[in-house]
Amino acid sequence: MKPLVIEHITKSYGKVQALKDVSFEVERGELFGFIGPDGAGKTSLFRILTTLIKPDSGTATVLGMDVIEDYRSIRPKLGYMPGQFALYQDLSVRENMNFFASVFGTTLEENYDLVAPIYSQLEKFEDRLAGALSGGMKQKLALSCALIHKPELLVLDEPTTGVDAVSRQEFWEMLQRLNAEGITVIASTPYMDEAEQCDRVALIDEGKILQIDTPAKVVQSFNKPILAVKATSMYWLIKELRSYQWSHSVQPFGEYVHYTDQREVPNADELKAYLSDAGLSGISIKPTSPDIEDSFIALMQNRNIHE
Ligand SMILES: Nc1ncnc2c1ncn2[C@@H]1O[C@H](COP(=O)(O)OP(=O)(O)OP(=O)(O)O)[C@@H](O)[C@H]1O
Repeated sequence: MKPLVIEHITKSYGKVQALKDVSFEVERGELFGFIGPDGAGKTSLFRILTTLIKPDSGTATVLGMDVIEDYRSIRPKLGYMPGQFALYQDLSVRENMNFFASVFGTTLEENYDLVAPIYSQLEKFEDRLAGALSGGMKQKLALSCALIHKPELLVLDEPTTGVDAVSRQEFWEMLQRLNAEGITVIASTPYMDEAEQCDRVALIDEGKILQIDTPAKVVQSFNKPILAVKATSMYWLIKELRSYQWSHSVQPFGEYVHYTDQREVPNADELKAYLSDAGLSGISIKPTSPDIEDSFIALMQNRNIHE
């Protein structure tokens, strides 16, 4: 039995179509990532599969049970960490843990082994109010609370949003450890660089799944050569690259701009001469390999062209 089977789910709020015919499956023991920008539909989807809202159409089966018919049986088997408001800010760390444990008829002591690697880092702050914890600590407490009843499936909605880069990495390491212990994990994130932490990822935008694959295969699907271009003025560089006769895509990436050409092979010397003639200085052009963000942007652009 697959822990998650989603078939043709749609969901609208008035005129806003949050999910458009979404289908996918998650395998037992997978660490599955849902990646997409704000408003892509991640939270709506996660609320459906955690039985908090109903889809307009389509079916969702969680741990072999239907999200509408069997919601009462599903809930005790899920660990859900919502994007926001996961904790009671005016309760202490310990009180939050005790509260979530009691909701599921268990105690911290009973399942201490499972949460220990995470919760042990919080124990010295046990009496501190949750509202007074740092962003990373709050997320660790929320994860401990979501785990306290030994769920079979862990559903985490943007667990690393608002968390610094070091804590984000540490958080994913925790998820990988839990995953290695046999818990199936599905987590959403707006950060593309987190894709490589997952076994498979679904890229979602404007309520539609654009691709589902391993992070490596998503990157491989980008098959155009990329030039990383730099110049003193980023603004003029982007403007000139967009006006270049062979320009296919122009995307800022940190201090560089990723450029692809309409031709099969771009001509770096010709491009350099063009930018120089346009008055740009400090020009550097080098070939670079695509990453998942290149693939995602290309998929989004492709969809916009076809819609
Ligand atoms: N209760 C609601 N009423 C009206 N529109 C809503 C509601 N909830 C979500 N939406 C809209 O549905 C779309 C999808 O939102 P959703 O929260 O599912 O996406 P998301 O990927 O989780 O983004 P975010 O990270 O910003 O929450 C957005 O356009 C959002 O404005």
